[in-house]
Amino acid sequence: MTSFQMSAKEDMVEKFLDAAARGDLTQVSSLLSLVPSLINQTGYSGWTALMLAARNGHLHVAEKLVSLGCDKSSVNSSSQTALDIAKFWGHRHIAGLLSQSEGSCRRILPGGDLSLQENYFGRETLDRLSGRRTDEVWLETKQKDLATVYLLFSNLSPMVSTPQEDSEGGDIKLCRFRYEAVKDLLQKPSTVLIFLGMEKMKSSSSSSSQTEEPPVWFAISTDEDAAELLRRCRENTCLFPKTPNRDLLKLSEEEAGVVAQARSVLAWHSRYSFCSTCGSSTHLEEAGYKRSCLNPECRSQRGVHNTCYPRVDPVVIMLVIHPDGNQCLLGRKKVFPAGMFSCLAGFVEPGEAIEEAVRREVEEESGVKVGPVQYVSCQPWPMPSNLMIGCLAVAVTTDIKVDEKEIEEARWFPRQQVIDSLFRGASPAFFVPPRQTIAHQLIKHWVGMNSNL
Ligand SMILES: NC(=O)C1=CN([C@@H]2O[C@H](COP(=O)(O)OP(=O)(O)OC[C@H]3O[C@@H](n4cnc5c(N)ncnc54)[C@H](O)[C@@H]3O)[C@@H](O)[C@H]2O)C=CC1
Ligand SMILES: [Mg+2]
Ligand SMILES: [Mg+2]
Ligand SMILES: [Mg+2]
Ligand SMILES: [Zn+2]
Repeated sequence: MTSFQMSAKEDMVEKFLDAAARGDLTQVSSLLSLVPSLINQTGYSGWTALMLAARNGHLHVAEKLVSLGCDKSSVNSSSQTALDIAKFWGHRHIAGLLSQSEGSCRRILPGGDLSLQENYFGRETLDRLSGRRTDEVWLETKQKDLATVYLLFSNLSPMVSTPQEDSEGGDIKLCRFRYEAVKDLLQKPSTVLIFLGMEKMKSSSSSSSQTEEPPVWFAISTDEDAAELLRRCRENTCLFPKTPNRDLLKLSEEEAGVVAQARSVLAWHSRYSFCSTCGSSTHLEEAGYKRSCLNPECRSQRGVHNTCYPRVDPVVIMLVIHPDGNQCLLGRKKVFPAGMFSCLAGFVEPGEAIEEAVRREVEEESGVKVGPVQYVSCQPWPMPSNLMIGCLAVAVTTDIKVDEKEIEEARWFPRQQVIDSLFRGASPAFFVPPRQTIAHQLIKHWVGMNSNL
């Protein structure tokens, strides 16, 4: 593009975003019919037309953009989606439009906020097809299918390609292999192979192309030397991330969902090599979703035993709201980076309800007593296999006494300080975990819930 063409394009984007911000539906529509690609363009601080319409309450513009298929999930430089912005500024009609709730569902579950909050690691890109896990003939055919995608894991980290040094952005991508490139690994007895599922059909694809089944995905975990494995990749920008709980947050939402599934199942295989009932060796079944004991006398062979299936550990994570409604309780562990505060969290114990786990963990960790508890959303957290159950809770006492074994400091933070910190206002007093964590999303949920409503 010449510099003249570039500046003409920039002018057009600016005009389009300005029209959306002013609520000028006629201009928004005519510019879009001229240049459809304007729809997801961003301007200052990563704001899209939809975000600007949501900021200023222009429902008709927002409706037009949504009807033309704009990206509702993109985030600005403060990690806000258009829905966050609509909620924050109190434009309920736009928040309703963007929260995707079906009218008929509203009638069945009246009063509930049905906006589906999707958290990082939670996107289901693949259809798990659990019914196929016992169909060995089908699985074997799929393993050899030329379109099948294989992900390679070493030490519970997936092989990823990192961005070229001269490119912008810090995203990493999964390295995808075909059958030919991994078939030697499939022969090795130590290899663990997990069937992940089939790519979901795109609703937009034409009916003629739907005769062919979409590709299926497998994950391979191998004990082959990591450096050897990297040689299989043509690009020289590939690696196995060393600090998964930081590095895996750089994947796209789609790939993060697949990694959450694969990593948790592989972590279970790597930690549960022997039967926990009798100590005998076990073998892998059901395309990686079951481990059965090899001892025919073992009790786990009779009936269904949960020890044979991958585990999920429920964890409650809660934003505790002060009885005055205008402060929230955040704490920090010694291992957190300096200045970071987050929601309190803790493992649910056997025989414990979610609400009780929230009350117990908050009291143990901060000394604060909690009354009402409300579920908000959840997040699979594959380190190794937590299910984070996100709640809001209202405190009934306010004195803080931390459990020094776990928490270094806990404090009540006023709403304005939290807003400054979330949206990177001038010199924030503290900072919160990144947007990929449910802790961040819970804090944002509270701030957005009643700020300007
Ligand atoms: N995605 C997110 O936003 C966040 C995720 N987390 C995750 O939640 C988890 C739990 O939070 P904590 O405050 O550490 O829990 P916690 O307050 O229950 O304390 C952890 C201790 O609980 C015990 N424990 C009980 N059941 C356990 C189990 N199934 N696995 C491991 N330890 C168990 C261990 O002694 C452990 O040291 C952590 O693994 C952390 O990675 C925590 C905060 C934010
Ligand atoms: Mg805790
Ligand atoms: Mg605890
Ligand atoms: Mg605990
Ligand atoms: Zn056994």
